[in-house]
Amino acid sequence: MGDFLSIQEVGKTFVSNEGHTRVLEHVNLEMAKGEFISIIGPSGCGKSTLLKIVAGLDTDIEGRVLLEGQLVDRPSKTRGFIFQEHRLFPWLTVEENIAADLSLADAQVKQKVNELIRLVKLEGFQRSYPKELSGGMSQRVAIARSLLRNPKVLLLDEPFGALDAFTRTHMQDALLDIWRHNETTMLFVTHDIDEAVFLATRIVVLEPRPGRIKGVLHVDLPYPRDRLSPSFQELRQLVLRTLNNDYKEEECWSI
Ligand SMILES: Nc1ncnc2c1ncn2[C@@H]1O[C@H](COP(=O)(O)OP(=O)(O)OP(=O)(O)O)[C@@H](O)[C@H]1O
Repeated sequence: MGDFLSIQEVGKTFVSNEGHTRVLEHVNLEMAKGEFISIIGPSGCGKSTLLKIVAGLDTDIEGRVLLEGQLVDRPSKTRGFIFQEHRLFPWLTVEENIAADLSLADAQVKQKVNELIRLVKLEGFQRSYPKELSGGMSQRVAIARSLLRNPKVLLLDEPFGALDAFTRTHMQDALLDIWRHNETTMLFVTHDIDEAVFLATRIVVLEPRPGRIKGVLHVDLPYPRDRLSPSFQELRQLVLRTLNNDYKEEECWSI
């Protein structure tokens, strides 16, 4: 795989009054530009910790992360981060939230904001406030805000976890549209096996205590994917068996 994003021998131990918690160990992953990788694993296996390390939000680690050969040692706009909750400013409108620290008086910013509003299908809601939006709409504003900064990679930490099942599938379609249109590299944390198989080109399965990569599955299904197709169900089963330790080595591409 390409060396666009390179996670090399990453390890993490949290130290507190209660002692040491070994959260990640020997995590290695190479990601190609334009890939869509889902990270899946049981609660507490270190998915969010790994994403924060890639974001540069946690640099007290073993190993290193490189983005296009540059060491990740601080947060940067080149790495957009989408949280489970949208974190919009309640006192700003949709377009002001997307622009955030950039001025809408700048014609270029305004034009780009308008394009993104079309991309995330929020035409007509430019002047609405977050309290007037649904959860899915708010997450689309958060995604547009990240995309305005032209990130090289978008890091998504269970972004649809708080949404109802219907909105969630709708948002998965919307995210794939954005991915195809913008060709942004996506690293997407989820608990949901269906979501991972529906979205990703590769699925990284993490095992807990400490978090290590148990297997990497290539998802060779064409888009748009049919959740009811036998090949989709087969992959779903393989992810489930990998999570449950009930798989044959040759079924996974372990790294
Ligand atoms: N700042 C911190 N200080 C101490 N321990 C932490 C800290 N952040 C996370 N941990 C611990 O690290 C482990 C991994 O947490 P993390 O949030 O990365 O897991 P996760 O796989 O994303 O879990 P979930 O799926 O439930 O969100 C947990 O045991 C958690 O308690």
